[in-house]
Amino acid sequence: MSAKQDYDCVVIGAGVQGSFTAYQLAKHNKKTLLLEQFVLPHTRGSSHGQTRIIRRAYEQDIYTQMMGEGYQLWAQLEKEAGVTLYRQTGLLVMGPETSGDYPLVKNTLLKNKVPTVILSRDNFHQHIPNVVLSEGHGALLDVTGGVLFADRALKAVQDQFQKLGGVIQDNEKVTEIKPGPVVKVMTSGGVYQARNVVITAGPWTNKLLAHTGFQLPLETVKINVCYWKEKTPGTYGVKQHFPCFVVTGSLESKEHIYGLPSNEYPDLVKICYHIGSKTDPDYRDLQTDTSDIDILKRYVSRCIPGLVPEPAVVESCMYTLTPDRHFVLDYHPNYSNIVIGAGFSGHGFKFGPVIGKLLCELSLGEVPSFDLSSFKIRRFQSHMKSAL
Ligand SMILES: Cc1cc2nc3c(=O)[nH]c(=O)nc-3n(C[C@H](O)[C@H](O)[C@H](O)COP(=O)(O)OP(=O)(O)OC[C@H]3O[C@@H](n4cnc5c(N)ncnc54)[C@H](O)[C@@H]3O)c2cc1C
Ligand SMILES: O=C(O)[C@@H]1CCCCN1
Repeated sequence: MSAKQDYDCVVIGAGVQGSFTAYQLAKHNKKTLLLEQFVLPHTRGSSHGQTRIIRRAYEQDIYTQMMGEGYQLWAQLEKEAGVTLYRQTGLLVMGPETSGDYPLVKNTLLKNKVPTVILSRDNFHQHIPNVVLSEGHGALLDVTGGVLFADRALKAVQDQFQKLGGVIQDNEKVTEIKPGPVVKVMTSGGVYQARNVVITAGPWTNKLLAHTGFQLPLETVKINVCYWKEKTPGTYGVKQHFPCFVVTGSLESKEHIYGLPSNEYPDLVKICYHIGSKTDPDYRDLQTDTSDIDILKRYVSRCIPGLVPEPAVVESCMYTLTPDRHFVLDYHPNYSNIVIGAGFSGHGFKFGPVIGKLLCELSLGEVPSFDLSSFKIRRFQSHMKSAL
């Protein structure tokens, strides 16, 4: 085992959140190490794949407001790295007009003055041909919604981090954490010491936290990422201005479906179900439940008639869910020099630059730029148990 190496901060996990956190720390002239268990780039966590949705359409103000800054920070990275990371397509939100999430999203968008177009049942077809709006559903467009080029974004932020002098060690799994005023981090390849540690380990968060005698109420689920073939190529393409879309659920209809225009694979539209089946991140391929695909097949044949209602490609990804689906952005309850960013619950990618900034602020002991009360660990008081 190599000799100990000292850093101001060690960030564990080079997904979108760890990569942006490391980048922010390096920007603040902190000597930073970013550790990743797999060889980069990899497809075994939650941040891989070519695309993610970016939007301001949320039920809660805090997310809509955070994304106000999010868009600026994405644009800044595009400029610094000289790459395109965002494509505006608009985000179509459809859902039961008077119940569930749809009216909440509509209210948040209007209250925060986000450019929004409310579509009536009469003009829906003019704007969105080849989609059937379900009975009783409302529809609106979050105009600045669109696509983030995820793999490209991860590479861009990691490259910028290294340009700032940051060190990435991939293929190096953290095997132990010894908390203290100086934290010791043991890996498959070495031993490191740092005054501050940030844990951004996605679905593996609790496996890492176990070394610190603490567990969060997180659940990891596998999502089948399905791509559906256009009957006529281009019908739902970015070039035809087909938007990203989400179908919000209600108590009666548990649809929770979302999609992105055909782009990454020729003539294939990505449409997924937002609810997955429980899995262990080290054995996710053994989770073979496909009941979500059956729900999607029924939805596609009913509402997106220009697609073949059988997926042509199925990939996989994981969500790390908290009980309330809000993030965890907080200090470790027992060690104030360990910061945790976890539980992004299937909607964290777009926030990457903001999360990186916030976790960096926490790690530096600064007042965070946003009110983080919704993201504190103490809200789980009744769920938490000690790992010791
Ligand atoms: C199918 C799907 C669709 C999604 N769609 C959207 C969307 O449209 N818009 C959106 O905003 N978000 C979306 N998300 C959510 C978003 O992608 C995630 O919230 C985000 O990627 C989480 O990033 P992370 O850095 O927390 O986790 P990860 O990407 O999993 O990163 C954690 C990293 O830590 C590493 N690690 C773990 N343990 C160790 C260890 N012991 N030693 C070293 N390294 C370790 C892992 O290997 C991994 O690379 C989607 C997610 C999925 C799965
Ligand atoms: O974060 C998002 O924007 C999407 C919405 C639909 C479910 C997956 N995540």
